[in-house]
Amino acid sequence: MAGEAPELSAQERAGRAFPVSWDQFHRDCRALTWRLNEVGPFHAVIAITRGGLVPAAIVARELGVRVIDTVCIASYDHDKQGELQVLKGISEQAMKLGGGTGKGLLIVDDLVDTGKTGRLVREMLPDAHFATVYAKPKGRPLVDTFITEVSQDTWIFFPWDTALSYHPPLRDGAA
Ligand SMILES: O=P(O)(O)OC[C@H]1O[C@H](OP(=O)(O)OP(=O)(O)O)[C@H](O)[C@@H]1O
Ligand SMILES: O=c1[nH]c(=O)c2nc[nH]c2[nH]1
Ligand SMILES: [Mg+2]
Repeated sequence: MAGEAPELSAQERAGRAFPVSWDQFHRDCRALTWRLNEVGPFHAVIAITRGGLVPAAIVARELGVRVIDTVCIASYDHDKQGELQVLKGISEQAMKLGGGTGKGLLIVDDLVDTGKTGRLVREMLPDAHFATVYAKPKGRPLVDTFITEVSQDTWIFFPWDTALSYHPPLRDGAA
């Protein structure tokens, strides 16, 4: 309707930007693995797709875990969160490895923000260990192990979602 302010996306509401390079992400995943190594061993890694796939690959490689499963959840359409949809659940085989409750399983995601995604997966695997690379305050209580906390009003830009581009000089009004 005319005159109505357009709804702001989560990214626009965030205000602050936290861009992460591939190098930085790899280092942060390795740091996460150092911590997880003290908690394991784990029978399998469960990646929350799609964002959890990259950290899950790095963490599984470092921990020597070769059984990797996915739980496929869609919520953000680019940067607006809608209803959570489970597109694919955890496999029967992985469920069995976790004794039905997730014991000895490691859930990996790139971040927790509101915590909605993490909460849903925790309900599926209440005894699993939940690790993310980054955490915002609202989602933080859900995570067992993470590396870096950023403020709730920060939007994290991951390397697989971004590309190098020209940035105008500060004197020309660049932020
Ligand atoms: O704590 P929450 O507020 O639930 O947000 C965190 C989730 O949001 C992002 O996934 P997204 O739904 O954007 O899908 P993607 O992993 O396929 O990019 C991110 O990878 C987490 O899974
Ligand atoms: O790329 C992303 N950055 C974020 O900060 C975020 N929060 C939820 N979903 C997100 N995706
Ligand atoms: Mg995700």
